[in-house]
Amino acid sequence: MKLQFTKMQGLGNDFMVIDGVNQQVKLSTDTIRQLGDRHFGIGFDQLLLVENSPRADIDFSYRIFNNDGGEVEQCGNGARCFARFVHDKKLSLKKEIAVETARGVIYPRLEDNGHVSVNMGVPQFTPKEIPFLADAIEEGDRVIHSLDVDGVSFEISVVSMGNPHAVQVVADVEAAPVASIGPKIENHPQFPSKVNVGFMQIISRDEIKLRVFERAAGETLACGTGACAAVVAGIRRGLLNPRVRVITHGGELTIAWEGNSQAVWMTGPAVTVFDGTINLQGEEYAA
Ligand SMILES: N[C@@H](CCC[C@H](N)C(=O)O)C(=O)O
Repeated sequence: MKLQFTKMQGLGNDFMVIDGVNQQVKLSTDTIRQLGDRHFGIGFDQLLLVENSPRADIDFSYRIFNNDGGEVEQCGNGARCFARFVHDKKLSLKKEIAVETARGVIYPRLEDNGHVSVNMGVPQFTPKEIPFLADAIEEGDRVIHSLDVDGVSFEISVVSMGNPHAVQVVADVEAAPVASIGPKIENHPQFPSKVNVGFMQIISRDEIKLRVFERAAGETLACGTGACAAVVAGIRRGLLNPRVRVITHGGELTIAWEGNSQAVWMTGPAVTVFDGTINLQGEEYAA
């Protein structure tokens, strides 16, 4: 059976986007892993599934799978591509939509310059929300936690943007131990659901450089929720202004946060690469 999909990217963070409104889609973990393989499949960091929402006040449901097949709660660069996809495929004529994820509702909006802005919701900091197993003396929504990795102490901030993030400030992002320490923090026992790991270099109060070792996907060219988490962490540490330019290996994003219970806003590009059709066997099908 044939499954139609669209390959998209936001700052080089790339996605296989599937219309689950007009196709009946059922994909196993193994199939997603095979499709995500860059040599034997289509290749992507995340697979995004667009579905109808059962709620009358919500336009769509948004499901996200890392390229290891695991379903996750949130994806920021994907949210911009999601909005571009539903507009270009005429699934919605609205410029602003309400989209339900596994951890709350986000509101993407198409801008006149082709960029997409997304209200990403209110960040959470309590260890239970992340989830993060903080030491007894570190209870509460502290701004900085000490994390022991192989006997070395790392000063991290923990932020939930729906999905979990640990953010470390580094002097030089290009020299940061992304490949070596990233997976150790990702799999650290104090993060029972694992974690996305951001390495942030402060350029000025209005600009940062960021690399993210994504949970399950490894280092990507950019991570939207990672950018939100890093800016929020930097603002809480008193290092950044409320509106920040985030420079990644894949391009630039603008992140804005006014603090406390305000939502985080993310603005950046969302690009269609190509449309495709793939034949699937067995119980994985599109009808
Ligand atoms: N690339 C994403 C985040 C995707 C999910 C993440 N790897 C996780 O496991 O939480 C983004 O742009 O936010």
